[in-house]
Amino acid sequence: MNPPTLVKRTQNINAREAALSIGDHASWHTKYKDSAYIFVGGIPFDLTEGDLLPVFAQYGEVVDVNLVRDKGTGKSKDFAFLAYEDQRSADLAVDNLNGAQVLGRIIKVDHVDKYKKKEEEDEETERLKREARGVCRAFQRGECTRGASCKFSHDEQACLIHIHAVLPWMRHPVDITRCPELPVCSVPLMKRRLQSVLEENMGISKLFPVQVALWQETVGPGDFERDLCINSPTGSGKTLAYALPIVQNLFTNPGGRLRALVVVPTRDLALQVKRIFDALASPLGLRIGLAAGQSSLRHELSSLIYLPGEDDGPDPGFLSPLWFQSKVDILVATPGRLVDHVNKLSLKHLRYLVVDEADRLLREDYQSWLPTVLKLTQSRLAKIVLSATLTRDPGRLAQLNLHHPLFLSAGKMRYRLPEYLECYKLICERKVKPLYLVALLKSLGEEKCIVFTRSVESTHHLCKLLNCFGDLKIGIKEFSGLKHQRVRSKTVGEFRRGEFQVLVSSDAMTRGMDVEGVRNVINYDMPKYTKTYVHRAGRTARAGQTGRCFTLMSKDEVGGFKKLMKKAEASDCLEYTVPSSLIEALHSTYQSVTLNVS
Ligand SMILES: Nc1ncnc2c1ncn2[C@@H]1O[C@H](COP(=O)(O)OP(=O)(O)OP(=O)(O)O)[C@@H](O)[C@H]1O
Repeated sequence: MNPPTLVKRTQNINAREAALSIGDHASWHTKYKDSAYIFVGGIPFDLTEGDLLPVFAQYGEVVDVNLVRDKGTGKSKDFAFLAYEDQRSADLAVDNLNGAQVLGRIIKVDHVDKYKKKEEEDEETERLKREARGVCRAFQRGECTRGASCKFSHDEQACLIHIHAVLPWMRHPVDITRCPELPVCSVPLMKRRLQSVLEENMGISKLFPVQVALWQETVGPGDFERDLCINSPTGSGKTLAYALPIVQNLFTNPGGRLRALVVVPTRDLALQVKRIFDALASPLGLRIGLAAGQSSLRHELSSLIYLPGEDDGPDPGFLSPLWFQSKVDILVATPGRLVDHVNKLSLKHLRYLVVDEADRLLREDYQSWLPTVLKLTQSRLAKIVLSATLTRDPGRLAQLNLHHPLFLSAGKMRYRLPEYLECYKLICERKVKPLYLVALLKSLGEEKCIVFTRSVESTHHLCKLLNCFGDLKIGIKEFSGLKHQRVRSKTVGEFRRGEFQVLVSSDAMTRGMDVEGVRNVINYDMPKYTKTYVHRAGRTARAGQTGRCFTLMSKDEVGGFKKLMKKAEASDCLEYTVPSSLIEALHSTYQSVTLNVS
């Protein structure tokens, strides 16, 4: 069936459902209630990922765009897969955009039942592997003695590609671990008022190594002369590390000009970062804005700039120079909402750009925000780029147009786990994995814990299953993209306040999440990549605290897990055993629970 016919058919179904007043529960959309992905076909060939965002963002926060391109030429193949943060946005997009005309072409928009997303590390490591394939590693190091008989390539050009995969300025980083912690009262050049906010309002008495290192390169002798890329473990205090120098430089001159922009990948993280700026900068007279889709576009915009006709705006009787001027000094934004507002915000005074969780934000699907911001700024932007697993892909870093960059890293390894994290593996047969999880949760008692699964569907299923176990007398809730943003924020709030103990979660939502008192992380599904392990495990053992990360696996997964841990320099992963009597005692409950859930 050709695309216009398919479009017509879906439109007919919608029209018939509307005529029969069929409610949400019985609509054809319910078949796709577990997927927030949509397919878009017939896209004009000139459009890029960035052009698609504003079209589809009308119906919700777009969290993933995969515009399929020809591998050889890089040209668009005219179709894409998009994911929304909230599944209901997918229904709205299908209903409203299917059959719409975009630059003269009729686009087809439909649900996708099961979309297999490529994981972040996947693309980068696979590209490097492809480049290195067939190249003699010993020859690269100048150590191959096999000469012409060597079965691997000694092609100088191919070898160079691999060697230069790491940019020259990244090869010799400033070692953050060598910076000692510093009492707030002895931080050089820190203004007294900032010191007292830190000590009295926030209860912070000393700066962590990454904070000291960044201070030196910004306020200290470095004086923001170079753009900074930081690779520092989860929970090491990166947020305050970039917030401090920005606030120090801005607070003596507050009001009316947007001068710092912080971009983070998710709404929950944006809220968390804003809270830190609120605590640090608001008492000093700076105003902090949020563009993360918490309210309607207009409402959000009116909190960021003066709009004509506003109650608290300038006198409407004359054309005020204040209209469209910024109400905030610092803006924390997600890429989607930033693109929505960017043409109305004046970026000409922007001096600082922070890209937090950079490896995630530099992926193709997010990139359109970056060239837009860089194009609209006028003077040199001081950039701070951070992650616990910072990308070393020259192609991605090139997008940032870095000025004389300096790399700060905690040690030599790309992946590093928190200092006081204990890692355990729990080996069991696949079919009894839920039993082992229940037994483990029982043994952890009332301690706050996050359980990670591989997908939103398994998160939902597992949460349901655990809640049916009467013996587990602990509160368990689900946190995933399937839930509406309001529900998710409420769930995180309750978890923070300790109103329930176990949060079952999928990966996408937890980047950077900082919840006090999380003592345990459980990988119910073993992560496929070290990077995923690092970010999951990093929800515990934060800010110098202790924590434990348990990974459940079957015997045949042990080898893969060992390799994964080796990349994070974590060889001492102990085996955790659960008494077999405990498992046996749970068997009969498990059988009735599985029947209930299915
Ligand atoms: N100097 C400090 N003294 C005490 N606590 C601190 C200090 N700096 C940061 N913290 C606390 O450490 C925790 C982790 O900080 P933050 O969220 O910035 O880590 P991060 O490095 O960004 O982690 P991730 O990579 O997971 O995002 C937070 O709860 C924060 O309040």
